[in-house]
Amino acid sequence: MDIMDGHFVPNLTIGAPVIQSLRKHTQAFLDCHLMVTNPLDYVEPFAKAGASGFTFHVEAAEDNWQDLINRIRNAGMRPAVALKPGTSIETVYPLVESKEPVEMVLVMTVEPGFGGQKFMPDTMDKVRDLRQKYPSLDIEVDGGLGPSTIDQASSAGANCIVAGSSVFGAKDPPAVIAMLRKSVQEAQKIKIVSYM
Ligand SMILES: O=C(CO)[C@@H](O)[C@H](O)COP(=O)(O)O
Ligand SMILES: [Fe+2]
Repeated sequence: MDIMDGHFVPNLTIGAPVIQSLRKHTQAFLDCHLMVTNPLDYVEPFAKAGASGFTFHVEAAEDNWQDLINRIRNAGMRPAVALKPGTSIETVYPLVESKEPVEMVLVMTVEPGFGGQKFMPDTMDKVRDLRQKYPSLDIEVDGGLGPSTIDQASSAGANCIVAGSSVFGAKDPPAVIAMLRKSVQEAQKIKIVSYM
């Protein structure tokens, strides 16, 4: 679920009311990516609406990230942090290493704000760095992912894949989803074998 406030990014999408409406129709994990300037203001409304995951941007959290993580968890959601392509990976280390850490890092593979952009391969250095440092961390990638780019992301160590255009624009969306999932599973098998 892409939440954009027209301020953190130059685009405006949906908010808590849409999450609340969707929740009535599904038990699925609603993974909310908040591209907003004041993520703290969204914690309560999103928890009440039925959001499952709350991913805030490290660029928007400044030094109140610990409070934000605690509030997200106390509200019953999974806390996660996202970073833009231009933000260095070191910025999120403290959030992963904290006693009350984020449970997932979202490495943006395009500039946040719009769907349908081109995957940025340079961002894979950040995924590799995270995977090497944190073998069991959930690492999500988002932007330009599809059959032609998935292997770069999965072999770098990403295990949560966000795909918009490649799935919704496909003739056979379930086949694309299966292909993306297979790439991640295959890459994980290779990693497990190489650790043995
Ligand atoms: O958060 C964002 C963009 O800000 C992404 O979730 C994109 O919306 C994904 O769309 P595709 O790149 O897969 O079309
Ligand atoms: Fe997103």
